[in-house]
Amino acid sequence: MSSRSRVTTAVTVRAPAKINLYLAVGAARPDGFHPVATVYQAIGLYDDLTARPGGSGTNPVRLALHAADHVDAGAVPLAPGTNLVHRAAQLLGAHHGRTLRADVEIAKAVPVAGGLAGGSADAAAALVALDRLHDLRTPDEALLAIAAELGSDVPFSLLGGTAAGVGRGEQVTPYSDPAIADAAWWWVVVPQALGLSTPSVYQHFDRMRPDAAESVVVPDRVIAALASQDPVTLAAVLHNDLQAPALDLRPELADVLADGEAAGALRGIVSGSGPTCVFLCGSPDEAREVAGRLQASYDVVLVATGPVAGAHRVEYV
Ligand SMILES: C[C@@](CO)(OP(=O)(O)O)[C@H](O)COP(=O)(O)OP(=O)(O)OC[C@H]1O[C@@H](n2ccc(N)nc2=O)[C@H](O)[C@@H]1O
Ligand SMILES: Nc1ncnc2c1ncn2[C@@H]1O[C@H](COP(=O)(O)OP(=O)(O)O)[C@@H](O)[C@H]1O
Repeated sequence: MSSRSRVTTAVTVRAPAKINLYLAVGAARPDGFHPVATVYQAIGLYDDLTARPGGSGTNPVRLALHAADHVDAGAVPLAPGTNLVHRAAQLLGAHHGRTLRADVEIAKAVPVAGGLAGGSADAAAALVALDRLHDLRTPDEALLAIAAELGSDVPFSLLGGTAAGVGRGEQVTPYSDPAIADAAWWWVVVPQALGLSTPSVYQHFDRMRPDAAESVVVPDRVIAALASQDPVTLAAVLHNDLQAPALDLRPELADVLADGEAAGALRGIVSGSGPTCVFLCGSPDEAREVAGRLQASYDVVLVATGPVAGAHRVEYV
């Protein structure tokens, strides 16, 4: 009997965008980060990252980008060492005491600097893809620790689903209640052509909220609303402390939120540090109707369900 060994030639990993259904922000810590208490949800809008054997001596991880029409490709740094994917490869390699080489292609559908954690999705996807390409078998706890070093949102990008985030957002706990884990919500997503910088929105929060609390929590009523599986109940508790500073920096976002609600959404909210606006709808049909109405005024209107899985390998047969 002949034995056939399979050589790994390409690993594709899909990683989702996130939204924050609830985001409470406290006063800046001595390290400059803000304590947060958030409910993350991964939604069905993805970047796909494919890693192949490659890389060069001076650029161990060579990047190529294929951007969807609605993505500002010029805003994604690709030069050696500049992308979160480079940093993910460095940290994962350092954990294993070696340099990881690869040619990496990012197929990007998550808008850049949109408050949707697209860079974090790519970093999480890179950790999973490079681990598999090089057969490193890194334990989940080590991957989560490396993810936390890469950015506050990166551990959640690995995890996906619906999860609580505390600390600076890097301490994530999935909601184990099946009523929360198995719920399906429908979102209309309206990205903006020009992104917003996360640090500048947090700095503006500091100016607007000198009274911010030292510690913050996710209230029980938010968790109860998630478990209710009722979109009207969830709509009433959606909240984002970064929305006021984002609207102050981008006043036109108030019109976007009003337009979405006038188009029939239950509630609109800015995602994370913005400027993307997301709208909770009552059903898949209602989401499609709201999106159809908004398409008359906005260039890019997407429909996505949540929760979906975190960074995971896509198998082709
Ligand atoms: C606002 C949120 C909400 O989920 O998401 P985005 O809107 O960026 O997607 C996150 O807190 C963003 O997380 P992420 O984008 O990973 O931030 P990091 O790379 O860790 O930090 C970038 C910068 O944001 C600020 N920052 C971030 C997280 C935090 N808890 N407090 C902060 O003050 C700091 O100025 C930091 O230098
Ligand atoms: N793979 C990547 N994709 C997108 N942006 C990246 C990536 N790597 C580094 N960046 C930088 O991170 C910034 C924030 O990107 P992103 O994660 O899309 O936004 P947000 O923090 O609002 O969710 C970008 O403006 C860009 O300069």
